[in-house]
Amino acid sequence: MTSTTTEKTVISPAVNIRALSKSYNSSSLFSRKKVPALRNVDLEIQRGEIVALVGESGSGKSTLARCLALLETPDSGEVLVNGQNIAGLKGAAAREYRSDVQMVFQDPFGSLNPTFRVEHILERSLALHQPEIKSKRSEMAKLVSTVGLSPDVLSSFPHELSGGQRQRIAIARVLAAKPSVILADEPTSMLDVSVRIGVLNLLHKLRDERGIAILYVTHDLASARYLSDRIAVLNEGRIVESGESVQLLENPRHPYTQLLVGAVPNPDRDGSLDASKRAALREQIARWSSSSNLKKHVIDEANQHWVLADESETI
Ligand SMILES: Nc1ncnc2c1ncn2[C@@H]1O[C@H](COP(=O)(O)OP(=O)(O)OP(=O)(O)O)[C@@H](O)[C@H]1O
Repeated sequence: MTSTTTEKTVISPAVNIRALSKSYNSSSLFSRKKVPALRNVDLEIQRGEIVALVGESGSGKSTLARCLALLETPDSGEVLVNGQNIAGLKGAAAREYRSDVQMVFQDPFGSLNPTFRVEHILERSLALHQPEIKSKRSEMAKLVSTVGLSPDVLSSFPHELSGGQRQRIAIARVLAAKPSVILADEPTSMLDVSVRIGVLNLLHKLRDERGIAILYVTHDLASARYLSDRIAVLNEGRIVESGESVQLLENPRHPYTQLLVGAVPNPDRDGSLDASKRAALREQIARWSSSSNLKKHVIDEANQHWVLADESETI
């Protein structure tokens, strides 16, 4: 007799944050008040999903990433990563967790030791996270090729590389740990506009090819729209709205999200550019939009220009 019961395998989310709260002591000499940075935050990231955490400066984005990276201890709440509760992880268990959940920082200039060549930086990471690998040299070549660089960079010092190349090396170092989750805290905000899109495409590729779950921390809504599957909006430590990226940005329901979306320069809406420039931009956008290679657009908030991303760009 065959069983008619269908067995379901329940796969836990990559990241499951429940009712997370964190406050800091006030830095004022005259006050013992606690400054709440996160208030009762719930957030899930599925395996192989990219979630952007957006919000203004001081909304608590980095605190959330730092709690996930075991750099801060929450006051209350729970964080489960691939089903494991991370509270109280110590010693070997904490080291194993830190291999699996890696951070990419904002500053590619400060995150690589300037006194070592790239090969040394990657070799150390491989020795730490994958000591079983015999041929480190060929593994390093594979890592740099995965992040879109030639093996020549292995003999360079970080200061000989551009900001975009350095951020790619920082990502290669992260990959040496074979993580299942990457916490990317404003990974492109210090890079030139022209190279930002390449780094975003690289993160996208890592999700597609390796199923890595990514928390993308940013204040830039356009790049959140470009990269992420879902967006969670953080305001004063609370998630006020979350949902599928394009839908959320095109139809923001919470007044704070509406405010954020309204603050992005839009040449059609706010008259921030003169009429002839606006018409030229609209024409350009229409032309590029009809190209099959074009996926989405990215707005460079600083320069109030439309920067259009071509999917065929080398990543
Ligand atoms: N180490 C700390 N000590 C005291 N207060 C802190 C500390 N770290 C963060 N805060 C406070 O917690 C709140 C959230 O800060 P957090 O850095 O997480 O915000 P953010 O959204 O990442 O900001 P930004 O985009 O500027 O990095 C802010 O009020 C900040 O001043």
